[in-house]
Amino acid sequence: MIAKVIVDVPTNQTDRPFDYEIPEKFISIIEPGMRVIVPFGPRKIQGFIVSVEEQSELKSLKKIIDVLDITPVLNEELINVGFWLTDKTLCFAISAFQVMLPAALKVKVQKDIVVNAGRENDLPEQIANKFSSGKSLPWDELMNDKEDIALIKQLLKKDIVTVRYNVKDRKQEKTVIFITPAISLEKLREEVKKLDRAKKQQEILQYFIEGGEETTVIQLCDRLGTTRSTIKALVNKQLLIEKEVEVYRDPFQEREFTKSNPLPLTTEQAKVLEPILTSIEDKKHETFLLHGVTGSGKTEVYLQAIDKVLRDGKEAIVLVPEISLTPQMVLRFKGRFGSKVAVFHSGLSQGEKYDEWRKIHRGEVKVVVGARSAVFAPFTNIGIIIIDEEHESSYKQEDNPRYHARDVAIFRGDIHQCPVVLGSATPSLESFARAKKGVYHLLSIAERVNETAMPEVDIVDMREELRQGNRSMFSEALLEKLKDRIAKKQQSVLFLNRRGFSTFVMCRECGFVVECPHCDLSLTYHRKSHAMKCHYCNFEERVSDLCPSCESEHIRFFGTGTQKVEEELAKVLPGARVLRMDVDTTKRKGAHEKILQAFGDQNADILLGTQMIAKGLDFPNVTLVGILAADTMLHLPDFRAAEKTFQLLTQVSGRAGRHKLLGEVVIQSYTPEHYSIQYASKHDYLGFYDAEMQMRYRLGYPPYYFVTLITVSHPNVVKAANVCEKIVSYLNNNLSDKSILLGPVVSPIARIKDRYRYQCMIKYKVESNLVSSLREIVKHYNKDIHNDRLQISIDLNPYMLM
Ligand SMILES: Nc1ncnc2c1ncn2[C@@H]1O[C@H](COP(=O)(O)OP(=O)(O)OP(=O)(O)O)[C@@H](O)[C@H]1O
Ligand SMILES: [Zn+2]
Ligand SMILES: [Zn+2]
Repeated sequence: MIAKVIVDVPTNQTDRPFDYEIPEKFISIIEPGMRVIVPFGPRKIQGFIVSVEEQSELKSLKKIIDVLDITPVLNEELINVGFWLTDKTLCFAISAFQVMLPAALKVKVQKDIVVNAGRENDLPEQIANKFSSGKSLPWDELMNDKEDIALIKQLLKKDIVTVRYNVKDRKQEKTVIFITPAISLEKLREEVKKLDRAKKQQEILQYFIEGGEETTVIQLCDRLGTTRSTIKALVNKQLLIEKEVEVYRDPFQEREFTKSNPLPLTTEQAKVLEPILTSIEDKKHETFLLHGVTGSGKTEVYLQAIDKVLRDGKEAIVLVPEISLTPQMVLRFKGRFGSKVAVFHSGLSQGEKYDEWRKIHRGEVKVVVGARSAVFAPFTNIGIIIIDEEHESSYKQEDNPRYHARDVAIFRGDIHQCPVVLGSATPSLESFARAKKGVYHLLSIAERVNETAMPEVDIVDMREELRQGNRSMFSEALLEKLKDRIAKKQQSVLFLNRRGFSTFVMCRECGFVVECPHCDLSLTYHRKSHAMKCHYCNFEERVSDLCPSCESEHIRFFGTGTQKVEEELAKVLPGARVLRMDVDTTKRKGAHEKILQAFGDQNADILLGTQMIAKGLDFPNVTLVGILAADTMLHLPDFRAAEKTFQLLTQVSGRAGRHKLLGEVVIQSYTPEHYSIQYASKHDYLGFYDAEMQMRYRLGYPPYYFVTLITVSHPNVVKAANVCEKIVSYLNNNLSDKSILLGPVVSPIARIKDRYRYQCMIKYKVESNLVSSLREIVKHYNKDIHNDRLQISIDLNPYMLM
């Protein structure tokens, strides 16, 4: 018997299954989807079995060294998903398999160098002492010293030392020690009598004799006021035993969830739920686009669809953007489905993630709520996949494999013949276009629950404010309304868009902007440390007092951070209670939740924050939303800039007046006439859609064209430019005339971490040669990628165009 194995060597040449012989002792246990350790060249590495077969075409095969799993970590379906991913995103199979699993399942291989038996005396003096302990030298330690490396190389050649590979599985089940009687209660009673001088020990035995249940050491100490050593003494006498029991790290364990019951649906909710239920009933795959305005009760529709799925004995996957994976959201699902729910988000530790994954793997939960990667949940009988806020760009992974969760969801939905529901108040242009063409089934909710009106929106022209002499970051109108809400004991949300806009340092005399010396990006000012930082490479520099260019003293930071807004608020609204929510205030575990809890408990008048507060928040007492700078994202070199602006403004506005009280929104802008801002202020998705579609048509962008972005980077600017140019000419010769090639051009961010970046873009409608041509390119440059620090990244559906 042989196994075909995808090995953990992410290179072009190794990106195919390798044949290995299955040793006799493993034949009965080995299955596809298990992780194994195999020899590869001189090394031992991890691999995934993708199939088991009778024989190989090759003659002499190496043997599988070890099997890491008792049950496969990837089921057959996920193995297929993995191969499909490699096709769709041009990634290595190994990367596709690894992305589907929790990080804890990635094996770590540690290397060390050992002295061969009998050769101890042949070690040169300068290195001999390093081998003192156990005659081995950890590889990592060696890597610190170039001279040592050269020396070791010689010793390897002379057979004096060998490199040893130790495989270490990172996964770790958490265990707890339970204490329980080692002998029958009958015998315990006899033993107690013999212990007459050890009162404490007697007490413990008495506890078990009286029917006390098995318990942890800590609990036992607590309960009986005893100590570990007393318990240990009884264990040593073989009267009690320690039992290791596996437990889950459950971040929500201690929490009580108030059970929620299905709400009677509004007419519109019922209308959209029905076709979804039919699809579940008929076991037929269909993709729905649920377009429902903010506050229209989409979540309740999801919950009731899932309810049906669970009653059918099936499983549900719910994806929400990381940023809105708030406790509020989790509560809604845990509240309805209790312990049947597993939760996946980036705040969990590696161990916690592994535990949540195991609950799914073992079939102990039926629903998973999570960010992007939850789309790979190892369920076997999926009844529905839901993607909330489907327009969010965080569903696209910006790293290999560059997959979009929406594509994976639809692929899996087809395999399981179940519905996929894409929900949003502001669907992506691509999805809405597909729905209009009938590829997706469009479902719409036009009214909010309770028919509360959409909030009224006031656009303030900040240029005009400046002309009137108002130099503050708050317009007259916004300030008045904030005061009004405080007086009425209602709450406000202030939103500061930080994406594509930061607090850079500029000289007011000559316009010099301080940039990172490695990345050609403006540095971001950090108030606390009075330093400037690069957000790409972490370069840090103190703010200088004089302009490095003209020596003027008028160099200072521009732009606004939430901290600055907070300080300003304290000046103009003394006494207002402000909660700030941004990356800085939410670093610590649970901080996010605490802030929202405090706001929900009315302990603050104003919630000030970044992107984090744009989505999913549902607070009845919020009647005012202020957007401080609406257009900061409009000027990015990105064809989705207008779409992103519209989505964000609509989502943030949607936080106001969601329940009984009417809401109001103030949008401050320097380009108030822009159509994305105008349509957002009117809550007019369809109007925006039409306008933006015309724009995309004119410029030849998605959804009219598909786009592929190739970025070439190298420390040498000439090399980067050359390679990019050659790629373009190769593509010119190999793609059809109908495809449009843009570039080579310098990337909008011309340099990152001392690597120069060039890019080209392919726009096409149908291009059968595309994937094979791209593979050819990677193959051609394979050597340079390995030996010459060349990087070529290919994104078949780019969301980041910088
Ligand atoms: N049928 C119903 N009856 C009464 N209240 C409802 C009903 N459906 C939903 N709600 C409530 O309406 C509020 C808004 O619903 P929900 O948050 O699901 O809206 P949404 O469509 O997801 O909005 P957004 O896109 O802004 O997140 C919630 O407080 C929810 O509990
Ligand atoms: Zn940098
Ligand atoms: Zn200057």
